[in-house]
Amino acid sequence: MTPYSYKSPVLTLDNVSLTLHGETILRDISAQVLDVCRPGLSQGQVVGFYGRSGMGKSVLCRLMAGLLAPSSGTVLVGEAQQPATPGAVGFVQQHYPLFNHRTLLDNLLVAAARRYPEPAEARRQAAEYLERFQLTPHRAKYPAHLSGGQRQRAAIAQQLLCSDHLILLDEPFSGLDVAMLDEVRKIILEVTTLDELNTVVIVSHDLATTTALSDRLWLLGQERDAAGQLLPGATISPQHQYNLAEMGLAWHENVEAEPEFVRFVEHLKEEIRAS
Ligand SMILES: Nc1ncnc2c1ncn2[C@@H]1O[C@H](COP(=O)(O)OP(=O)(O)OP(=O)(O)O)[C@@H](O)[C@H]1O
Repeated sequence: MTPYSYKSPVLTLDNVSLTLHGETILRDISAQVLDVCRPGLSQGQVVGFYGRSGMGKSVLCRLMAGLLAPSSGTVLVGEAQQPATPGAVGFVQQHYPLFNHRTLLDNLLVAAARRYPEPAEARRQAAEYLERFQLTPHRAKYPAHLSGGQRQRAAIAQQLLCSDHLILLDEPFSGLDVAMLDEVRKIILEVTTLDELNTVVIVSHDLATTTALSDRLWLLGQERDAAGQLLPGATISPQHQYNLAEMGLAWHENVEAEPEFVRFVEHLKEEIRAS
């Protein structure tokens, strides 16, 4: 196992609750992502939030992206641990929205210009990301003429270009065929190796894939009171926070084939069924 240590926080959810139209959607959620340091390796990390359908994953993404304010509690992002505001975190939404009337290159240039005011530098960065994500041959195409995989790579590149190391992926695995799923997994892992400060946050209902890629995992679920009644809103119970790196289950080649991994995913499924 690669030795690692943790440094300062890059994402903090502190007692976050959200009520929408009188309905408690999220209740007292606390979770913290710390910058991970692996000596001699330039490698960031992947962290995962799993939740069943309707559990509040999209709402949680919007909170972390600063697009929604919590009813109580705080969401702090980045090395400076500032309250989340729109644009502070790279947010790759489901279905990968891009500007449809702009070419792929223009989409990336618009993103790059937000972070690199010097136009020549913005062009250099956009070109570098096109190359890195194998999109250079498609740079003059409009989004409607890209394949699903190309759109996803473009959306991730776009968010990486304009954000600072923290990138949030809402349901990155839904609706993908097997080949695409492999490609997306590769991209996620590649993003973490681009820079040791890069942290990819996956929010998904694909338990096995999210677990396989993650260093840390949190399960969103509902708790019951002493009388067995379901409490309103989803939360993260203390026993549903997993440090997969410590457990020896952080991503490595063929982790999914290992008996410990298979047993762990079965255990997670039982926990989810029971909640
Ligand atoms: N703007 C809103 N107003 C009121 N309720 C909302 C609003 N947005 C979401 N909800 C409710 O919040 C809950 C969580 O929704 P959310 O879309 O976050 O779930 P999810 O876990 O992403 O689900 P899925 O996996 O099915 O996409 C649902 O009960 C939903 O009806």
